[in-house]
Amino acid sequence: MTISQIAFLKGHGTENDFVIVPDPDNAIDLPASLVAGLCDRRAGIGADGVLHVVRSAAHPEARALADEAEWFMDYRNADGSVAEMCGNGVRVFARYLQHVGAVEEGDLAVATRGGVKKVHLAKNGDVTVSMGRALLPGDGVTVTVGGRTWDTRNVNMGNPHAIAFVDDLAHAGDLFSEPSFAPAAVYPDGVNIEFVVDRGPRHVAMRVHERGSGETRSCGTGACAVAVAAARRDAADPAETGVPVTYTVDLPGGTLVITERPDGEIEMTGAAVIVAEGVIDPAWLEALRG
Ligand SMILES: N[C@@H](CCC[C@H](N)C(=O)O)C(=O)O
Repeated sequence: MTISQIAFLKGHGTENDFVIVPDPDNAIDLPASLVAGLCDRRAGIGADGVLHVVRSAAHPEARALADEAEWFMDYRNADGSVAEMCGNGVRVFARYLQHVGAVEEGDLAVATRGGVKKVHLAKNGDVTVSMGRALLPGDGVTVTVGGRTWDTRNVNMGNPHAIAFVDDLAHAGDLFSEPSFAPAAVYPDGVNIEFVVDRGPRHVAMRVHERGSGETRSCGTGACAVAVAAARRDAADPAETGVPVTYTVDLPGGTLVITERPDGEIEMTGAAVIVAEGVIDPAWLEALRG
């Protein structure tokens, strides 16, 4: 494909925003430098990440899933790094497929590096994704910001999260840079760090510093990890009681509702919006490719 043909869309899920690059045949080379250029908020289009939309059958990482899910979400962080999963991304990905008429309201499956995710596009505009189970792989790290240090809970939603329950979200500071954590060896590939306060019964608020993207206004996998961490802290485990547990999670960019079912499946619901579409200027793209 010639570079002059590269189209994009812009979308967000609770203000976790993405440049969407439709590429059904996996014909576009997307090196990290190009992803970072697209996500640059001053010199590029600006986003927390890129959703590269590829047919599963056309992508080496998803070919084996092609019978289960026609489309593969090749997700990249704003710095160009590859991540296993993006919860808001998969909801926006589904909204994009609906926007272009590839799917209709109702249920669909999307292949991701974290496996096939079932998504439901509701009539009211909400998008629900079944995120799979959370893993709680042992002790977390300590996280330090501005002279305060917290123990964290380690929750894996396909990607890693370190969750600190704090007294005040302002204690997370400006989050311009990654909070320090120790021991670093717990997360050799980096970690997403969430700061959480209580808002009421089964209702929390959070801020997040995302691996590869910095502070974002929402993180879907982060909200799921936080809901599970809060439930265990609150001695609520649906596997033991047989009763689903739902947490409302407020983020700077909106609210996500997270339900953990007795079989461990976690469902996340929230808005997902397409806001613009266009064509990337070929000269700018060529300069970026070097
Ligand atoms: N914003 C995403 C998470 C994106 C991946 C993350 N930064 C990582 O590197 O693990 C979400 O909504 O889940």
